[in-house]
Amino acid sequence: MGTVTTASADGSADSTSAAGHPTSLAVSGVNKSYGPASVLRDVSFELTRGHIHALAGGNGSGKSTLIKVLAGIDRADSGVLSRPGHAGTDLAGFSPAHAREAGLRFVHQDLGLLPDMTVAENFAFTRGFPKGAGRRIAWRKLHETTESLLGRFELDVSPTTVVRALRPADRAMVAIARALADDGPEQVLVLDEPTASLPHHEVDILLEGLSRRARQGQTILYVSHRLDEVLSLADSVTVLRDGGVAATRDARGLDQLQLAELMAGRSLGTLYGDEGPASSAARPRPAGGPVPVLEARGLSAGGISGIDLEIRAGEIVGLAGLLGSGRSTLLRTIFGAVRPASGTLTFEGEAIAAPSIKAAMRRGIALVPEDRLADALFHESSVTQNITVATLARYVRWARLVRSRERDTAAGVIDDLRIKTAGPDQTVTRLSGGNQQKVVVARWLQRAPRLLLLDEPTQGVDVVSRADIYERVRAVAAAGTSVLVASSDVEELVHLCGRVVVLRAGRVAAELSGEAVSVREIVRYSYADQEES
Ligand SMILES: Nc1ncnc2c1ncn2[C@@H]1O[C@H](COP(=O)(O)OP(=O)(O)OP(=O)(O)O)[C@@H](O)[C@H]1O
Repeated sequence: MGTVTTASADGSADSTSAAGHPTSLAVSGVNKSYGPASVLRDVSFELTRGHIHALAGGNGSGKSTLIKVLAGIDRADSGVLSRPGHAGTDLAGFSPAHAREAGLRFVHQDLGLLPDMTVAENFAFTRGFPKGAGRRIAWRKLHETTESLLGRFELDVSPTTVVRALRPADRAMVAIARALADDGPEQVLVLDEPTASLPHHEVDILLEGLSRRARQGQTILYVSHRLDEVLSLADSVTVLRDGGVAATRDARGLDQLQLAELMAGRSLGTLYGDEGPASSAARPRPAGGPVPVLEARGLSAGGISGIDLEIRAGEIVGLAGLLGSGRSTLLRTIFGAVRPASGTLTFEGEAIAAPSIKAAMRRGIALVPEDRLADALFHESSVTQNITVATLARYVRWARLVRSRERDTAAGVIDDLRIKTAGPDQTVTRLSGGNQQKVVVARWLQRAPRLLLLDEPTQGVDVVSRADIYERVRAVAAAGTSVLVASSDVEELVHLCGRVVVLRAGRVAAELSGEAVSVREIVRYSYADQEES
């Protein structure tokens, strides 16, 4: 990055970097351990005023822990936060109040908005409701101040609109505007995976909004797994690896492969572990066996209607579409978790008369749900138990569970998928988000079901581990498992699937195969306003 932080005698950061830019905030020597596990090791970086600095790193590298330390939620063992003109603050005693006082403003992936409240009410919940005569809420005043705040952020949104009705990028910008609403000291906006649940073209809208804020002088710390975003948005990037700073670089001049290699700490050859998404359309893909494993005809349920779908043995079929297009409902209907209103489902030539989860599992259908924390993890159990729970019968001898065999399997999976854990006996909730996701996916890859339904299988998974997961999915498909994978990551679908079904407003908008499986075509059919194109 060409900047050097030198703490002065009082611990405050020098007010300019070596490149001559004003420093906004510097963090130095952060250490943090959980018992014997060292999670952050001597982490230092600095933020330049009006610049976007990205924090990148593989799963379990320490990004979330560092953000929690900066937010005052987790205590560091040591470390100093410095701002120009202020004495350094000891991060070992840092609290949320200190973070606020230091001008740090956080927007997390879930945005923290109340979706059924209006924009103005959402602002008032953090800033307070203005009161009028008789201590009644002064609604007009609230709407006026909210309107002027939205104007300051160039947001074309009405204060009286219910948040749920906003498009996703506007929702994110409202959360950002709310975080920065009060004119505190020099503020630093910390964004933790803000685009993780945004559809493709909304990401561009948000990134453009952030660039504009930075040009107006806003300092931003940006945490993301998306290497393309990091490189297009950030001025500089700090890469964490195993809790330490692997590199701090100017983002210009870095490409995705170089960034991934800095994260991995080794040469990768290519980003996707093979020829990459651009040429993947040319790769031969299994066409599947002659009889469909699953056949849906005119299937309607919840938000889906009239779905026709066929999946053959060993095929990997993608389900694309915007948020709310019905992807998850379709998977859950096939899994028996949602009752169909009409239409038929046939599995291996046999009509499914009374769909239920139990019946689906008996047939060999497995679902890796989108919300792993709520629906898939056994929180109090170990990594081993979470990996083997779907295949327990394999470890039973003379009516007893052979724990050593179970643990050996888990150790192999941990190794294969590079799951970062203290060991197979570690409680699964102690793992980082991306590593928990790998555990859930691994559970069902172990089982190699007849039909594997994957809902956002690589959400929160770093780029290197994604390649590992793709390889495993291809391997189970090659061995005969049919895979239906729903993903909002369009490149992932292009990379992995021989055929992609695009849903729009609960209906099949297109079925793409061969050369037509491309980012351009998937995006084109996902959006209603381009129906005629
Ligand atoms: N309460 C805890 N006890 C023990 N270890 C923990 C605890 N919380 C986190 N860790 C460990 O700290 C390391 C860093 O985790 P962290 O969540 O910061 O990673 P991350 O970079 O945010 O990963 P991801 O990209 O998967 O979200 C991981 O190895 C994790 O297992």
